[in-house]
Amino acid sequence: MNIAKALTIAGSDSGGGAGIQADLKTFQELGVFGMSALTAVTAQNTKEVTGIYELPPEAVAKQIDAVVTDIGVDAAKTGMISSVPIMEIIAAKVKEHRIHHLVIDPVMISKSGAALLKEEARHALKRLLIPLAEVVTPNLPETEVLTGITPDTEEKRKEAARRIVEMGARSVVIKGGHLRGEKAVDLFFDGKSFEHLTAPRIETRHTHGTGCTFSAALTAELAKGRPLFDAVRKAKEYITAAIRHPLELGGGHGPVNHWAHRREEAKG
Ligand SMILES: Nc1ncnc2c1ncn2[C@@H]1O[C@H](COP(=O)(O)OP(=O)(O)O)[C@@H](O)[C@H]1O
Ligand SMILES: Cc1ncc(COP(=O)(O)OP(=O)(O)O)c(N)n1
Repeated sequence: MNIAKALTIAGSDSGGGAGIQADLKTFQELGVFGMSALTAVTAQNTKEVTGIYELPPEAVAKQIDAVVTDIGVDAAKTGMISSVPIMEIIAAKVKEHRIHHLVIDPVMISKSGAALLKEEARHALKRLLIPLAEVVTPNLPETEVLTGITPDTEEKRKEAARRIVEMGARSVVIKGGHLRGEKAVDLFFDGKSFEHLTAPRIETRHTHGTGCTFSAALTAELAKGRPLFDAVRKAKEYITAAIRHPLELGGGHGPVNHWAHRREEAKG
C-alpha cells in the first residue's frame, strides 16, 4: 500500500486550532500520514498566547532526521520558527535530506496578536528558507514584511509576488484573508503566470488557524503527488469549508473546523 507521508516543522498550539495540531488534523483528514518536528511549545487559547518556549535547535534537527531516515517524507511544511538558529538547522536539514516539496508558511503573528517570529529572524527567513520553497504562503501583513511593499492593490500584490519568486521560491500564494470585500481572493504566481483563487468571504470571528490549515492542506495534496496548482485549488476548497462550518469554541477567535470538508463532500 502506498501511503503519502507529510512532515510539519512548526510550533505547538495548546488550543488545538493552529500550529502542529492544525497541521496533523489536516493531514489526517486528507488521507496523509502526518509526522511532526516541534520548534516551540506555546501556551495558547482562542484569546491569547501566554507563553512561548523554544526547543533547542538540535532537538529540531533530531526530530527531522528521525522521521526522514526511517519513515520517509513526501512533502513538508514549516510554520512557526521563531529564531535564527532554528531556521539555520531546518535549512540545513531540508538540503541534506533533499526535501523537494517544501511549503513555507512564514508565520509571524498569531490572530490574538502575539509575535511568533523574532524581529532579528525576518532576514534569515528570506535568506535561508524562502529559496528552498516550492511554495510560500504569506498573508498580507507577512507579504509586506517580506517585500517592503504594502499589498493594498492588485498591482502591488503582483509586484510582491514577483519579489518573493526573485528571492528563490518556486512559487507563492499571497493569501487575501485580510482584504475587505465579498470574496476571499488569493493570488498564485509561479514565476510565469498569475492565477486567482476566489471563494465567498464568510462573516465569522472563528478564523484561528486559517493560515496553518491552508498550508497543511497544500502540503498534504503535494505529498499525494498532485500537481502544484491543483494542490493549491484543493487547499482553498478545504480551508473554505473549514471556515464555513465553525465549531464556535472559546471566547476569542475560535478554531476552524478541520472535518468540515466531510459535510461538503457528503452534500456533493
Ligand atoms: N472570512 C473568510 N472567508 C473565507 N475565506 C477566508 C476568510 N478568512 C481567510 N480566508 C482564507 O483562508 C486562507 C488563509 O488566509 P489568511 O487569513 O489570509 O491567512 P492567515 O491565517 O495566515 O492570516 C486564505 O485562503 C484566505 O483567503
Ligand atoms: C504555534 C502556532 N503556530 C502558528 C500560529 C498562527 O497560525 P495561523 O494559521 O496564522 O492562524 P492565526 O492564529 O494567525 O489565525 C499560531 N497561532 N500558533
